[in-house]
Amino acid sequence: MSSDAEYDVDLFVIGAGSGGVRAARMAAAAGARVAIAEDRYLGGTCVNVGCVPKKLYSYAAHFHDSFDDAAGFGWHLDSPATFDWPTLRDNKTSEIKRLNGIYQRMLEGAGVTLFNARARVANAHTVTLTTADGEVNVSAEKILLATGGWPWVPEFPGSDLALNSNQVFDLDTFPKRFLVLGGGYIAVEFASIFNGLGSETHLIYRGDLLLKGFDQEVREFTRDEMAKKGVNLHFSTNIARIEQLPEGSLKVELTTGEILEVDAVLSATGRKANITGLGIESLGIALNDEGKLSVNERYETQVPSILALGDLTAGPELTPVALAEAMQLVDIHFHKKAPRPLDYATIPTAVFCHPNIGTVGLSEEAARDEFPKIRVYRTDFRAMKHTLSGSQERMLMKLIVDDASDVVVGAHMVGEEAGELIQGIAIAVRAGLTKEDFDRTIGIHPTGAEEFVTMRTPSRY
Ligand SMILES: Cc1cc2nc3c(=O)[nH]c(=O)nc-3n(C[C@H](O)[C@H](O)[C@H](O)COP(=O)(O)OP(=O)(O)OC[C@H]3O[C@@H](n4cnc5c(N)ncnc54)[C@H](O)[C@@H]3O)c2cc1C
Ligand SMILES: NC(=O)c1ccc[n+]([C@@H]2O[C@H](COP(=O)([O-])OP(=O)(O)OC[C@H]3O[C@@H](n4cnc5c(N)ncnc54)[C@H](O)[C@@H]3O)[C@@H](O)[C@H]2O)c1
Repeated sequence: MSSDAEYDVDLFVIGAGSGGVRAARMAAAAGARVAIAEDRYLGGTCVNVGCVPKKLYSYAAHFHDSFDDAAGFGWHLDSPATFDWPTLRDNKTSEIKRLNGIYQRMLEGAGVTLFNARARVANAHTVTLTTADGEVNVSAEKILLATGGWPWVPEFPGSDLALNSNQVFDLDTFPKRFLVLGGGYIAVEFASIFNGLGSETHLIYRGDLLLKGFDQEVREFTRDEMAKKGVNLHFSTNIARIEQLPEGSLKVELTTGEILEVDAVLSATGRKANITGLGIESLGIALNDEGKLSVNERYETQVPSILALGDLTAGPELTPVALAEAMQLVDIHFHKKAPRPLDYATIPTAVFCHPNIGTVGLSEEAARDEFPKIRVYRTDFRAMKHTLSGSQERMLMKLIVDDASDVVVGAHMVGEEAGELIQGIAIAVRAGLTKEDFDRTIGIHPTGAEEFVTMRTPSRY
Protein backbone atom coordinates (compact mmCIF):
# COMPACT_ATOMS: atom_id res chain seq x y z
CA MET A 1 0.00 0.00 0.00
CA SER A 2 1.43 3.38 -0.79
CA SER A 3 0.28 6.90 -0.17
CA ASP A 4 1.75 10.32 0.31
CA ALA A 5 0.25 10.39 3.75
CA GLU A 6 2.25 9.53 6.85
CA TYR A 7 0.50 6.16 7.16
CA ASP A 8 -0.72 3.67 4.57
CA VAL A 9 -4.23 3.84 6.04
CA ASP A 10 -6.13 5.86 8.61
CA LEU A 11 -7.65 2.79 10.23
CA PHE A 12 -6.58 -0.85 10.18
CA VAL A 13 -9.18 -3.22 11.61
CA ILE A 14 -8.11 -6.69 12.77
CA GLY A 15 -11.08 -9.06 12.64
CA ALA A 16 -14.07 -8.86 10.28
CA GLY A 17 -16.72 -9.88 12.79
CA SER A 18 -19.76 -7.92 13.96
CA GLY A 19 -17.82 -5.00 15.45
CA GLY A 20 -14.90 -4.91 13.02
CA VAL A 21 -17.00 -4.86 9.85
CA ARG A 22 -19.34 -2.19 11.20
CA ALA A 23 -16.43 0.04 12.30
CA ALA A 24 -14.59 -0.44 8.97
CA ARG A 25 -17.66 0.40 6.86
CA MET A 26 -18.69 3.39 8.92
CA ALA A 27 -15.15 4.82 9.12
CA ALA A 28 -14.80 4.43 5.32
CA ALA A 29 -18.16 6.15 4.87
CA ALA A 30 -16.79 9.01 6.98
CA GLY A 31 -13.98 9.39 4.44
CA ALA A 32 -11.24 7.42 6.19
CA ARG A 33 -8.85 5.13 4.30
CA VAL A 34 -9.60 1.75 5.88
CA ALA A 35 -8.18 -1.76 5.63
CA ILE A 36 -9.40 -4.89 7.41
CA ALA A 37 -7.82 -8.32 7.94
CA GLU A 38 -9.79 -11.53 8.50
CA ASP A 39 -8.14 -14.93 8.60
CA ARG A 40 -11.18 -17.19 8.93
CA TYR A 41 -14.64 -16.04 7.88
CA LEU A 42 -16.28 -12.74 7.03
CA GLY A 43 -18.97 -11.81 9.53
CA GLY A 44 -17.11 -13.41 12.43
CA THR A 45 -18.63 -15.50 15.18
CA CYS A 46 -22.20 -14.26 14.87
CA VAL A 47 -22.62 -15.06 11.19
CA ASN A 48 -20.55 -18.23 11.00
CA VAL A 49 -20.69 -20.06 14.34
CA GLY A 50 -22.97 -17.98 16.52
CA CYS A 51 -26.28 -16.12 16.39
CA VAL A 52 -27.22 -16.93 12.78
CA PRO A 53 -26.68 -20.70 12.53
CA LYS A 54 -27.88 -21.07 16.14
CA LYS A 55 -31.16 -19.29 15.36
CA LEU A 56 -31.67 -21.34 12.19
CA TYR A 57 -31.20 -24.53 14.23
CA SER A 58 -33.53 -23.17 16.90
CA TYR A 59 -36.24 -22.66 14.24
CA ALA A 60 -35.67 -26.23 13.10
CA ALA A 61 -36.07 -27.53 16.64
CA HIS A 62 -39.33 -25.60 17.16
CA PHE A 63 -41.05 -27.63 14.44
CA HIS A 64 -41.07 -30.56 16.83
CA ASP A 65 -43.52 -28.73 19.11
CA SER A 66 -45.44 -27.31 16.15
CA PHE A 67 -46.14 -30.80 14.78
CA ASP A 68 -47.39 -31.87 18.23
CA ASP A 69 -49.48 -28.71 18.63
CA ALA A 70 -51.12 -29.02 15.22
CA ALA A 71 -53.33 -32.04 16.01
CA GLY A 72 -55.59 -30.10 18.40
CA PHE A 73 -56.28 -27.66 15.55
CA GLY A 74 -57.37 -30.43 13.23
CA TRP A 75 -54.13 -31.00 11.34
CA HIS A 76 -52.86 -34.55 10.97
CA LEU A 77 -49.62 -35.70 9.36
CA ASP A 78 -50.18 -38.91 7.42
CA SER A 79 -47.05 -40.41 8.90
CA PRO A 80 -44.77 -39.36 11.76
CA ALA A 81 -42.53 -36.39 10.87
CA THR A 82 -38.90 -37.34 10.36
CA PHE A 83 -35.87 -35.09 10.64
CA ASP A 84 -32.91 -35.07 8.24
CA TRP A 85 -29.81 -33.49 9.80
CA PRO A 86 -27.76 -33.17 6.56
CA THR A 87 -30.55 -31.10 4.98
CA LEU A 88 -30.59 -28.64 7.87
CA ARG A 89 -26.80 -28.52 8.18
CA ASP A 90 -26.16 -28.04 4.46
CA ASN A 91 -28.95 -25.48 3.99
CA LYS A 92 -27.48 -23.57 6.92
CA THR A 93 -24.04 -23.68 5.28
CA SER A 94 -25.42 -22.33 1.98
CA GLU A 95 -27.13 -19.48 3.81
CA ILE A 96 -23.91 -18.59 5.62
CA LYS A 97 -21.99 -18.61 2.32
CA ARG A 98 -24.57 -16.17 1.00
CA LEU A 99 -24.07 -13.93 4.04
CA ASN A 100 -20.26 -14.13 3.70
CA GLY A 101 -20.67 -12.84 0.14
CA ILE A 102 -22.89 -9.98 1.32
CA TYR A 103 -20.26 -8.98 3.88
CA GLN A 104 -17.54 -9.03 1.22
CA ARG A 105 -19.61 -6.87 -1.12
CA MET A 106 -20.49 -4.45 1.70
CA LEU A 107 -16.82 -3.97 2.56
CA GLU A 108 -15.76 -3.62 -1.06
CA GLY A 109 -18.66 -1.27 -1.76
CA ALA A 110 -17.57 0.92 1.13
CA GLY A 111 -14.03 1.08 -0.30
CA VAL A 112 -12.43 -0.94 2.49
CA THR A 113 -9.29 -2.90 1.52
CA LEU A 114 -9.74 -6.51 2.60
CA PHE A 115 -6.86 -8.84 3.45
CA ASN A 116 -7.61 -12.53 3.84
CA ALA A 117 -4.81 -12.94 6.32
CA ARG A 118 -3.96 -13.36 9.95
CA ALA A 119 -2.79 -10.08 11.44
CA ARG A 120 -0.68 -9.11 14.41
CA VAL A 121 0.28 -5.78 15.84
CA ALA A 122 3.98 -5.04 15.26
CA ASN A 123 4.01 -1.65 16.95
CA ALA A 124 1.66 1.22 17.81
CA HIS A 125 1.17 2.04 14.11
CA THR A 126 2.04 -1.13 12.20
CA VAL A 127 0.11 -4.30 11.45
CA THR A 128 1.94 -7.36 10.11
CA LEU A 129 -0.07 -9.67 7.87
CA THR A 130 0.87 -13.29 7.31
CA THR A 131 -0.05 -14.15 3.74
CA ALA A 132 0.75 -17.04 1.41
CA ASP A 133 3.50 -14.84 -0.09
CA GLY A 134 5.09 -14.03 3.26
CA GLU A 135 4.72 -11.17 5.68
CA VAL A 136 3.43 -7.74 4.71
CA ASN A 137 3.51 -4.62 6.90
CA VAL A 138 0.81 -1.98 6.72
CA SER A 139 1.14 1.25 8.67
CA ALA A 140 -1.96 2.83 10.17
CA GLU A 141 -2.74 5.94 12.14
CA LYS A 142 -5.12 3.87 14.27
CA ILE A 143 -5.41 0.12 14.70
CA LEU A 144 -8.68 -1.43 15.87
CA LEU A 145 -8.56 -4.81 17.59
CA ALA A 146 -11.88 -6.57 16.95
CA THR A 147 -10.80 -10.19 17.22
CA GLY A 148 -13.68 -11.32 19.45
CA GLY A 149 -13.57 -14.44 21.59
CA TRP A 150 -12.85 -18.14 21.30
CA PRO A 151 -14.57 -21.05 23.09
CA TRP A 152 -12.85 -22.24 26.23
CA VAL A 153 -13.00 -25.88 27.34
CA PRO A 154 -11.85 -26.91 30.85
CA GLU A 155 -9.29 -29.69 31.12
CA PHE A 156 -10.38 -33.05 32.50
CA PRO A 157 -9.59 -36.60 31.42
CA GLY A 158 -11.00 -36.97 27.92
CA SER A 159 -11.84 -33.28 27.49
CA ASP A 160 -10.37 -33.46 23.98
CA LEU A 161 -13.38 -35.63 23.08
CA ALA A 162 -15.73 -32.72 23.83
CA LEU A 163 -16.81 -30.40 21.03
CA ASN A 164 -16.81 -26.64 21.37
CA SER A 165 -19.54 -24.42 19.94
CA ASN A 166 -17.54 -23.80 16.75
CA GLN A 167 -17.61 -27.53 16.00
CA VAL A 168 -21.17 -28.44 16.92
CA PHE A 169 -22.85 -26.95 13.84
CA ASP A 170 -21.23 -29.23 11.28
CA LEU A 171 -21.40 -32.72 12.76
CA ASP A 172 -21.24 -35.48 10.13
CA THR A 173 -23.91 -37.51 11.86
CA PHE A 174 -26.79 -36.43 14.04
CA PRO A 175 -26.16 -37.29 17.72
CA LYS A 176 -29.09 -39.37 18.91
CA ARG A 177 -27.82 -38.85 22.46
CA PHE A 178 -26.40 -35.40 23.21
CA LEU A 179 -24.80 -33.99 26.35
CA VAL A 180 -23.96 -30.35 27.01
CA LEU A 181 -21.75 -29.08 29.82
CA GLY A 182 -22.48 -25.59 31.21
CA GLY A 183 -25.39 -23.51 32.42
CA GLY A 184 -25.00 -20.34 30.35
CA TYR A 185 -26.51 -19.08 27.12
CA ILE A 186 -24.92 -21.63 24.79
CA ALA A 187 -25.63 -24.60 27.05
CA VAL A 188 -29.36 -23.94 27.42
CA GLU A 189 -29.79 -22.98 23.77
CA PHE A 190 -28.09 -26.10 22.45
CA ALA A 191 -29.81 -28.36 24.96
CA SER A 192 -33.11 -27.00 23.61
CA ILE A 193 -31.99 -27.32 20.00
CA PHE A 194 -30.86 -30.95 20.16
CA ASN A 195 -33.79 -31.90 22.39
CA GLY A 196 -36.17 -30.35 19.86
CA LEU A 197 -34.43 -32.05 16.95
CA GLY A 198 -35.00 -35.40 18.65
CA SER A 199 -31.84 -36.21 20.63
CA GLU A 200 -32.00 -37.65 24.11
CA THR A 201 -30.46 -34.58 25.76
CA HIS A 202 -28.58 -34.09 29.02
CA LEU A 203 -27.43 -30.77 30.47
CA ILE A 204 -24.72 -31.01 33.12
CA TYR A 205 -24.19 -27.96 35.29
CA ARG A 206 -21.91 -27.48 38.30
CA GLY A 207 -24.26 -24.93 39.95
CA ASP A 208 -27.72 -25.59 41.34
CA LEU A 209 -29.60 -23.54 38.74
CA LEU A 210 -28.84 -22.50 35.17
CA LEU A 211 -28.32 -18.96 33.81
CA LYS A 212 -26.54 -17.34 36.74
CA GLY A 213 -27.12 -13.59 36.84
CA PHE A 214 -30.65 -13.76 35.35
CA ASP A 215 -33.75 -13.12 37.49
CA GLN A 216 -34.11 -16.03 39.93
CA GLU A 217 -37.76 -16.70 39.04
CA VAL A 218 -36.88 -16.66 35.33
CA ARG A 219 -34.15 -19.21 36.00
CA GLU A 220 -36.49 -21.50 37.96
CA PHE A 221 -39.30 -21.17 35.43
CA THR A 222 -36.91 -21.91 32.54
CA ARG A 223 -35.57 -24.96 34.37
CA ASP A 224 -39.09 -26.31 34.82
CA GLU A 225 -40.16 -25.61 31.23
CA MET A 226 -37.00 -27.19 29.79
CA ALA A 227 -37.51 -30.24 31.98
CA LYS A 228 -41.15 -30.50 30.82
CA LYS A 229 -39.93 -30.55 27.23
CA GLY A 230 -37.72 -33.52 28.05
CA VAL A 231 -34.24 -32.08 28.65
CA ASN A 232 -32.53 -34.12 31.40
CA LEU A 233 -31.08 -31.52 33.77
CA HIS A 234 -28.25 -32.60 36.09
CA PHE A 235 -27.33 -29.86 38.58
CA SER A 236 -24.51 -29.63 41.15
CA THR A 237 -22.35 -31.98 39.12
CA ASN A 238 -19.58 -31.84 36.55
CA ILE A 239 -17.88 -34.14 34.09
CA ALA A 240 -15.19 -36.23 35.77
CA ARG A 241 -14.00 -37.98 32.59
CA ILE A 242 -15.00 -38.92 29.05
CA GLU A 243 -13.94 -42.14 27.37
CA GLN A 244 -14.51 -43.22 23.78
CA LEU A 245 -16.12 -46.65 23.56
CA PRO A 246 -14.99 -49.08 20.82
CA GLU A 247 -18.12 -48.52 18.73
CA GLY A 248 -17.58 -44.75 18.81
CA SER A 249 -20.00 -43.53 21.46
CA LEU A 250 -18.82 -41.62 24.52
CA LYS A 251 -18.97 -42.80 28.11
CA VAL A 252 -19.30 -39.76 30.37
CA GLU A 253 -18.65 -40.17 34.07
CA LEU A 254 -20.06 -37.37 36.24
CA THR A 255 -18.55 -36.21 39.54
CA THR A 256 -21.62 -37.70 41.24
CA GLY A 257 -20.53 -41.09 39.92
CA GLU A 258 -23.41 -41.34 37.43
CA ILE A 259 -22.43 -42.69 33.99
CA LEU A 260 -24.09 -41.55 30.78
CA GLU A 261 -23.50 -42.92 27.30
CA VAL A 262 -23.93 -40.38 24.52
CA ASP A 263 -22.93 -39.68 20.91
CA ALA A 264 -21.64 -36.12 21.35
CA VAL A 265 -20.55 -33.85 24.18
CA LEU A 266 -20.59 -30.07 23.82
CA SER A 267 -18.59 -28.00 26.27
CA ALA A 268 -20.36 -24.64 26.56
CA THR A 269 -18.17 -23.34 29.31
CA GLY A 270 -17.52 -19.76 28.23
CA ARG A 271 -15.27 -17.90 25.85
CA LYS A 272 -11.91 -16.20 26.21
CA ALA A 273 -10.60 -13.09 24.46
CA ASN A 274 -9.08 -14.09 21.11
CA ILE A 275 -5.61 -12.60 21.49
CA THR A 276 -3.35 -15.52 20.62
CA GLY A 277 -0.46 -14.24 18.54
CA LEU A 278 -1.91 -10.74 18.38
CA GLY A 279 1.33 -9.25 19.68
CA ILE A 280 -0.24 -6.97 22.26
CA GLU A 281 1.70 -8.14 25.31
CA SER A 282 4.98 -6.66 24.05
CA LEU A 283 3.25 -3.29 23.60
CA GLY A 284 2.24 -3.17 27.24
CA ILE A 285 -1.48 -3.73 26.64
CA ALA A 286 -2.56 -5.61 29.74
CA LEU A 287 -5.60 -7.82 30.31
CA ASN A 288 -8.07 -7.14 33.11
CA ASP A 289 -9.15 -9.75 35.72
CA GLU A 290 -11.66 -11.23 33.25
CA GLY A 291 -8.87 -11.69 30.67
CA LYS A 292 -10.26 -8.90 28.48
CA LEU A 293 -8.79 -5.65 27.17
CA SER A 294 -9.53 -2.48 29.12
CA VAL A 295 -10.47 0.56 27.07
CA ASN A 296 -11.40 4.13 28.00
CA GLU A 297 -14.57 5.87 26.81
CA ARG A 298 -12.81 6.54 23.47
CA TYR A 299 -12.23 2.77 23.05
CA GLU A 300 -8.47 3.36 23.41
CA THR A 301 -6.27 0.73 25.04
CA GLN A 302 -3.18 1.68 27.06
CA VAL A 303 -1.61 2.51 23.66
CA PRO A 304 -3.84 5.38 22.45
CA SER A 305 -3.47 4.59 18.72
CA ILE A 306 -4.68 1.02 19.36
CA LEU A 307 -8.43 0.73 19.89
CA ALA A 308 -10.55 -2.29 20.86
CA LEU A 309 -14.21 -3.24 21.05
CA GLY A 310 -16.68 -6.11 21.11
CA ASP A 311 -16.16 -9.44 22.84
CA LEU A 312 -12.49 -8.58 23.31
CA THR A 313 -13.41 -5.91 25.84
CA ALA A 314 -15.52 -5.86 29.02
CA GLY A 315 -19.31 -5.86 28.78
CA PRO A 316 -21.90 -8.31 27.49
CA GLU A 317 -20.74 -10.55 24.64
CA LEU A 318 -23.58 -9.70 22.28
CA THR A 319 -23.58 -8.72 18.62
CA PRO A 320 -25.68 -5.55 19.03
CA VAL A 321 -23.25 -4.40 21.73
CA ALA A 322 -20.27 -4.83 19.37
CA LEU A 323 -22.22 -2.97 16.67
CA ALA A 324 -23.16 -0.10 19.02
CA GLU A 325 -19.58 0.19 20.22
CA ALA A 326 -18.39 0.35 16.60
CA MET A 327 -20.80 3.19 15.84
CA GLN A 328 -19.64 5.06 18.94
CA LEU A 329 -16.00 4.53 18.10
CA VAL A 330 -16.43 5.88 14.58
CA ASP A 331 -18.40 8.87 15.89
CA ILE A 332 -15.59 9.69 18.31
CA HIS A 333 -12.59 9.09 16.05
CA PHE A 334 -13.87 9.90 12.57
CA HIS A 335 -16.73 12.36 13.19
CA LYS A 336 -14.91 14.01 16.12
CA LYS A 337 -17.96 13.75 18.37
CA ALA A 338 -17.76 13.74 22.16
CA PRO A 339 -18.07 10.24 23.70
CA ARG A 340 -21.63 9.24 24.61
CA PRO A 341 -21.03 6.09 26.68
CA LEU A 342 -23.48 3.28 26.00
CA ASP A 343 -26.09 2.52 28.65
CA TYR A 344 -24.99 -1.01 29.55
CA ALA A 345 -27.66 -1.25 32.28
CA THR A 346 -30.59 -1.43 29.87
CA ILE A 347 -29.22 -3.75 27.21
CA PRO A 348 -31.98 -6.22 26.39
CA THR A 349 -31.08 -9.81 25.74
CA ALA A 350 -32.79 -13.00 24.67
CA VAL A 351 -31.82 -16.57 25.34
CA PHE A 352 -33.14 -18.79 22.57
CA CYS A 353 -33.81 -21.80 24.73
CA HIS A 354 -37.26 -23.35 24.41
CA PRO A 355 -39.30 -21.47 25.46
CA ASN A 356 -37.27 -18.27 24.87
CA ILE A 357 -36.24 -15.84 27.56
CA GLY A 358 -36.41 -12.08 26.96
CA THR A 359 -35.09 -9.70 29.55
CA VAL A 360 -34.12 -6.06 30.06
CA GLY A 361 -32.96 -4.10 33.08
CA LEU A 362 -32.68 -5.31 36.64
CA SER A 363 -33.58 -8.71 38.01
CA GLU A 364 -35.83 -8.73 41.09
CA GLU A 365 -32.79 -9.54 43.22
CA ALA A 366 -30.63 -6.73 41.79
CA ALA A 367 -33.51 -4.25 42.16
CA ARG A 368 -33.95 -5.23 45.84
CA ASP A 369 -30.27 -4.45 46.36
CA GLU A 370 -30.51 -1.11 44.57
CA PHE A 371 -33.81 0.35 45.81
CA PRO A 372 -35.30 0.57 49.35
CA LYS A 373 -38.67 -0.75 48.15
CA ILE A 374 -39.78 -2.37 44.90
CA ARG A 375 -43.04 -3.66 43.50
CA VAL A 376 -43.06 -6.93 41.58
CA TYR A 377 -45.86 -7.58 39.10
CA ARG A 378 -45.83 -11.10 37.76
CA THR A 379 -48.09 -13.52 36.02
CA ASP A 380 -47.72 -16.96 34.57
CA PHE A 381 -50.28 -18.60 32.37
CA ARG A 382 -50.93 -21.05 29.58
CA ALA A 383 -51.09 -19.17 26.28
CA MET A 384 -54.43 -19.25 24.43
CA LYS A 385 -52.86 -21.34 21.66
CA HIS A 386 -52.29 -24.18 24.08
CA THR A 387 -55.96 -24.45 25.09
CA LEU A 388 -56.37 -26.37 21.81
CA SER A 389 -52.85 -27.70 21.28
CA GLY A 390 -52.90 -29.47 24.62
CA SER A 391 -49.32 -28.37 25.32
CA GLN A 392 -48.62 -27.72 28.99
CA GLU A 393 -46.10 -24.96 28.15
CA ARG A 394 -46.54 -21.85 30.31
CA MET A 395 -45.46 -18.24 29.95
CA LEU A 396 -43.96 -16.02 32.67
CA MET A 397 -44.03 -12.22 32.62
CA LYS A 398 -42.64 -9.93 35.23
CA LEU A 399 -42.21 -6.20 35.78
CA ILE A 400 -39.96 -4.80 38.49
CA VAL A 401 -40.84 -1.28 39.63
CA ASP A 402 -38.96 1.13 41.90
CA ASP A 403 -41.72 1.98 44.39
CA ALA A 404 -40.56 5.54 45.10
CA SER A 405 -40.29 6.76 41.48
CA ASP A 406 -42.76 4.27 39.88
CA VAL A 407 -40.11 3.69 37.15
CA VAL A 408 -40.10 0.20 35.57
CA VAL A 409 -36.51 -0.91 36.15
CA GLY A 410 -36.76 -4.46 34.84
CA ALA A 411 -38.93 -6.57 32.54
CA HIS A 412 -38.64 -10.30 32.09
CA MET A 413 -40.42 -12.92 30.10
CA VAL A 414 -40.16 -16.64 29.44
CA GLY A 415 -42.34 -17.84 26.60
CA GLU A 416 -42.84 -18.14 22.88
CA GLU A 417 -41.13 -15.30 20.96
CA ALA A 418 -39.95 -13.60 24.16
CA GLY A 419 -36.95 -12.32 22.20
CA GLU A 420 -39.22 -10.59 19.68
CA LEU A 421 -41.46 -9.16 22.36
CA ILE A 422 -38.95 -7.77 24.82
CA GLN A 423 -37.36 -5.49 22.20
CA GLY A 424 -40.33 -3.11 22.36
CA ILE A 425 -40.50 -3.26 26.15
CA ALA A 426 -36.77 -2.43 26.21
CA ILE A 427 -37.49 0.95 24.60
CA ALA A 428 -39.85 1.78 27.47
CA VAL A 429 -37.39 0.62 30.12
CA ARG A 430 -34.51 2.44 28.43
CA ALA A 431 -36.64 5.59 28.31
CA GLY A 432 -37.31 5.31 32.06
CA LEU A 433 -41.08 5.04 31.72
CA THR A 434 -43.21 4.52 34.81
CA LYS A 435 -45.66 1.78 35.70
CA GLU A 436 -48.38 4.36 35.18
CA ASP A 437 -47.17 4.77 31.55
CA PHE A 438 -47.45 1.00 31.13
CA ASP A 439 -50.95 1.05 32.70
CA ARG A 440 -52.09 3.86 30.39
CA THR A 441 -50.95 1.90 27.33
CA ILE A 442 -53.82 0.02 25.66
CA GLY A 443 -53.25 -3.71 25.29
CA ILE A 444 -53.39 -5.68 22.04
CA HIS A 445 -55.92 -8.45 22.31
CA PRO A 446 -55.70 -11.39 22.23
CA THR A 447 -51.96 -11.66 22.74
CA GLY A 448 -49.73 -12.82 25.55
CA ALA A 449 -47.89 -9.49 25.30
CA GLU A 450 -50.92 -7.53 26.57
CA GLU A 451 -50.15 -8.86 30.04
CA PHE A 452 -47.24 -6.40 30.18
CA VAL A 453 -49.79 -3.53 30.27
CA THR A 454 -52.59 -5.19 32.23
CA MET A 455 -50.87 -6.41 35.40
CA ARG A 456 -52.39 -4.10 38.04
CA THR A 457 -51.84 -5.68 41.46
CA PRO A 458 -48.34 -6.17 42.80
CA SER A 459 -47.58 -9.83 43.52
CA ARG A 460 -45.14 -8.78 46.22
CA TYR A 461 -43.07 -5.87 47.49
C1 LIG B 1 -22.88 -20.14 19.69
C2 LIG B 1 -23.04 -18.64 19.86
C3 LIG B 1 -24.27 -18.07 19.74
C4 LIG B 1 -24.41 -16.69 19.88
N1 LIG B 1 -25.67 -16.17 19.78
C5 LIG B 1 -25.84 -14.85 19.92
C6 LIG B 1 -27.13 -14.28 19.79
O1 LIG B 1 -28.13 -14.97 19.55
N2 LIG B 1 -27.26 -12.94 19.92
C7 LIG B 1 -26.17 -12.13 20.19
O2 LIG B 1 -26.34 -10.91 20.29
N3 LIG B 1 -24.93 -12.65 20.32
C8 LIG B 1 -24.75 -13.98 20.19
N4 LIG B 1 -23.48 -14.50 20.31
C9 LIG B 1 -22.36 -13.60 20.61
C10 LIG B 1 -21.87 -12.86 19.36
O3 LIG B 1 -21.59 -13.80 18.33
C11 LIG B 1 -20.64 -12.04 19.69
O4 LIG B 1 -20.92 -11.19 20.78
C12 LIG B 1 -20.18 -11.19 18.51
O5 LIG B 1 -19.90 -11.99 17.38
C13 LIG B 1 -18.94 -10.39 18.90
O6 LIG B 1 -18.47 -9.65 17.81
P1 LIG B 1 -16.95 -9.20 17.71
O7 LIG B 1 -16.88 -8.28 16.55
O8 LIG B 1 -16.46 -8.72 19.01
O9 LIG B 1 -16.13 -10.53 17.41
P2 LIG B 1 -16.34 -11.72 16.37
O10 LIG B 1 -17.66 -11.69 15.72
O11 LIG B 1 -15.96 -12.96 17.11
O12 LIG B 1 -15.27 -11.43 15.22
C14 LIG B 1 -13.90 -11.54 15.41
C15 LIG B 1 -13.27 -11.87 14.09
O13 LIG B 1 -11.85 -11.67 14.19
C16 LIG B 1 -11.20 -12.68 13.44
N5 LIG B 1 -9.81 -12.74 13.94
C17 LIG B 1 -9.42 -13.09 15.18
N6 LIG B 1 -8.07 -12.95 15.30
C18 LIG B 1 -7.64 -12.50 14.09
C19 LIG B 1 -6.34 -12.15 13.59
N7 LIG B 1 -5.26 -12.20 14.38
N8 LIG B 1 -6.25 -11.74 12.30
C20 LIG B 1 -7.34 -11.67 11.51
N9 LIG B 1 -8.59 -11.97 11.95
C21 LIG B 1 -8.72 -12.38 13.22
C22 LIG B 1 -12.03 -13.92 13.72
O14 LIG B 1 -11.81 -14.92 12.74
C23 LIG B 1 -13.44 -13.33 13.68
O15 LIG B 1 -13.98 -13.39 12.39
C24 LIG B 1 -23.29 -15.87 20.15
C25 LIG B 1 -22.03 -16.45 20.25
C26 LIG B 1 -21.90 -17.81 20.10
C27 LIG B 1 -20.52 -18.43 20.22
N1 LIG C 1 -28.70 -15.48 22.77
C1 LIG C 1 -27.55 -14.82 22.89
O1 LIG C 1 -27.51 -13.59 22.86
C2 LIG C 1 -26.28 -15.59 23.06
C3 LIG C 1 -26.23 -16.93 22.74
C4 LIG C 1 -25.04 -17.62 22.92
C5 LIG C 1 -23.93 -16.97 23.41
N2 LIG C 1 -24.01 -15.64 23.69
C6 LIG C 1 -22.86 -14.93 24.25
O2 LIG C 1 -21.71 -15.75 24.25
C7 LIG C 1 -21.17 -15.83 25.56
C8 LIG C 1 -20.54 -17.17 25.77
O3 LIG C 1 -21.54 -18.18 25.96
P1 LIG C 1 -21.31 -19.39 26.97
O4 LIG C 1 -22.61 -20.05 27.18
O5 LIG C 1 -20.17 -20.20 26.50
O6 LIG C 1 -20.79 -18.66 28.26
P2 LIG C 1 -21.50 -18.29 29.63
O7 LIG C 1 -20.51 -17.50 30.37
O8 LIG C 1 -22.86 -17.73 29.42
O9 LIG C 1 -21.68 -19.70 30.35
C9 LIG C 1 -20.58 -20.51 30.66
C10 LIG C 1 -21.06 -21.62 31.58
O10 LIG C 1 -20.01 -22.54 31.77
C11 LIG C 1 -19.90 -22.83 33.15
N3 LIG C 1 -18.49 -23.16 33.42
C12 LIG C 1 -17.41 -22.36 33.36
N4 LIG C 1 -16.30 -23.02 33.70
C13 LIG C 1 -16.68 -24.29 33.96
C14 LIG C 1 -15.98 -25.45 34.36
N5 LIG C 1 -14.67 -25.45 34.58
N6 LIG C 1 -16.69 -26.58 34.54
C15 LIG C 1 -18.02 -26.60 34.34
N7 LIG C 1 -18.73 -25.53 33.97
C16 LIG C 1 -18.07 -24.39 33.78
C17 LIG C 1 -20.34 -21.55 33.84
O11 LIG C 1 -20.74 -21.79 35.16
C18 LIG C 1 -21.48 -21.12 32.94
O12 LIG C 1 -22.67 -21.74 33.31
C19 LIG C 1 -22.36 -15.54 26.47
O13 LIG C 1 -21.95 -15.00 27.70
C20 LIG C 1 -23.19 -14.59 25.70
O14 LIG C 1 -22.81 -13.26 25.97
C21 LIG C 1 -25.17 -14.94 23.53
